[in-house]
Amino acid sequence: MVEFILEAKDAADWIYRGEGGLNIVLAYNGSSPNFTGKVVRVRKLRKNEPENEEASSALSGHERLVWKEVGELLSASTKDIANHMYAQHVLCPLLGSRHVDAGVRVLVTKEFLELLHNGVLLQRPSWRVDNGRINTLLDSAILMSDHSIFPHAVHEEEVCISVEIKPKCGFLPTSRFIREENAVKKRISRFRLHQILKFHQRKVPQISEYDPLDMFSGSKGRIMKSVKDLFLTPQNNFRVFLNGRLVFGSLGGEADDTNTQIAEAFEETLKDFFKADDDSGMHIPDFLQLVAGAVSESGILDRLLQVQKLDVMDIEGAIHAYYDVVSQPCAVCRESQPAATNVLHSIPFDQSLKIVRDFLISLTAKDLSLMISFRPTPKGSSQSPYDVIYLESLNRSFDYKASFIDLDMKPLEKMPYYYKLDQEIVSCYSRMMKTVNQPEKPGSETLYQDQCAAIEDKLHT
Ligand SMILES: O=P(O)(O)O[C@@H]1[C@@H](OP(=O)(O)O)[C@H](OP(=O)(O)O)[C@H](O)[C@H](OP(=O)(O)O)[C@H]1OP(=O)(O)O
Ligand SMILES: Nc1ncnc2c1ncn2[C@@H]1O[C@H](COP(=O)(O)OP(=O)(O)OP(=O)(O)O)[C@@H](O)[C@H]1O
Ligand SMILES: [Zn+2]
Repeated sequence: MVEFILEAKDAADWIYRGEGGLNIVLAYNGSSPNFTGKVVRVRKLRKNEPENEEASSALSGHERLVWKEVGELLSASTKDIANHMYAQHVLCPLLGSRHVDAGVRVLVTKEFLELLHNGVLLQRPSWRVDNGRINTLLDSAILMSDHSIFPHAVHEEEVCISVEIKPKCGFLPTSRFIREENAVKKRISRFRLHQILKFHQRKVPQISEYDPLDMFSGSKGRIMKSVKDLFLTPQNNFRVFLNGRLVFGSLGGEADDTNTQIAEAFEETLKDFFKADDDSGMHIPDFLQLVAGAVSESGILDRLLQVQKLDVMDIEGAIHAYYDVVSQPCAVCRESQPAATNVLHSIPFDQSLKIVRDFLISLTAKDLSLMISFRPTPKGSSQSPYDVIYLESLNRSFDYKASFIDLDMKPLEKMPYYYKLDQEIVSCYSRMMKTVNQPEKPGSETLYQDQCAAIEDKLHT
């Protein structure tokens, strides 16, 4: 823990940067060298979550069993500390310290957190405001590098553009524990299947064009396709910042699909970055090329994919190990006992622990985000401390650096929820397929059938 204390007088220096389900992130806008180039990540209290639960309890007894091999985690006195240690001691070694900054814990006063809470209210998406607020009872937060800028600008006018990508799960499961009726999971990516459920639940306005299998494919062409698709339907998977200011996508939530107006505004922004004259043509293709090139040349997703693949059993296998870990009768076998899973209930306890542990680590890797920042390679610099990418269309080079963010531990107690969500995703797909294959029906049902057919088409393009 670094001995900084953020107090009421400091609150005005921090500005809203974004948020996910569990944390709000603010960037430093003051003049102290201790915080320049940093963001602070503060924990939220979700709606209906008891106020003092986070502060008082650390890992549950069963979680302590699962994480017993990571000794540091066991000494954590709160969930927050455990989370920080998890990023440091579990994810960082797996993903590589070059791309992970777990940050340091800093002390914060209640007044500081209250002022932050009030200060960011108007910038937060309203549905996020309804779902949670800054937990003002905590006494620490995480201070980490601001990955949307370069730490030491070479000159004053230096421009930095950064993209944030939430790539999601990049492989198809092959586990033998996946039941026959759920075999679609082996053919269509989890992201695409989940899109159908989200669309039916009206959580997204359109099915995303994006497929993580392209992004993780290692093929330049498919990576380029996936970046274009993210650009067209960014949802919460794609954002762009210029010098730390959001210029594309949505802060803290789901973005609208990209229409002409959005694309034109972004094109204008890119002119600042590429320092282009008005008549020098479209820059969106150059920008997408830059992003795809960095993903492909850095190979950074290869390592992430290996961590995601720690999930070898799929939730349909891991759930049985979970019930053994928590010493409860298996709720899945109670419903129907697929023969293949018997074996999972007769393995040594340590193996059940490992299955669950690997599954949870994989979940973090399936939900984290990647930030890649670019700046034009400073003139005359012969040895850049960063990776360099050459953009042929502009005959120019760019420095870039890539970092992973959001390395939180997933709670063990959510395993039954993960199982339920998985089943819900598959059954939504199956219902849709039944509708597509039904003989035509009159009236509004035909419209619904048409919609389903259109989704089905999209999945197979
Ligand atoms: O289950 P998923 O794949 O929908 O992932 C959840 C994310 O949804 P999305 O990426 O939009 O589909 C979800 O993202 P949003 O809050 O929807 O932006 C969270 O990242 C959630 O994690 P946690 O519960 O906050 O730890 C994520 O939940 P976990 O499953 O990773 O716990
Ligand atoms: N180190 C960083 N540098 C720059 N921006 C960051 C950094 N960390 C987070 N952000 C921004 O803040 C947003 C929210 O952060 P984060 O993803 O950690 O929240 P979360 O609540 O843990 O997310 P999730 O819902 O996925 O669990 C990110 O989407 C990103 O835009
Ligand atoms: Zn079972």
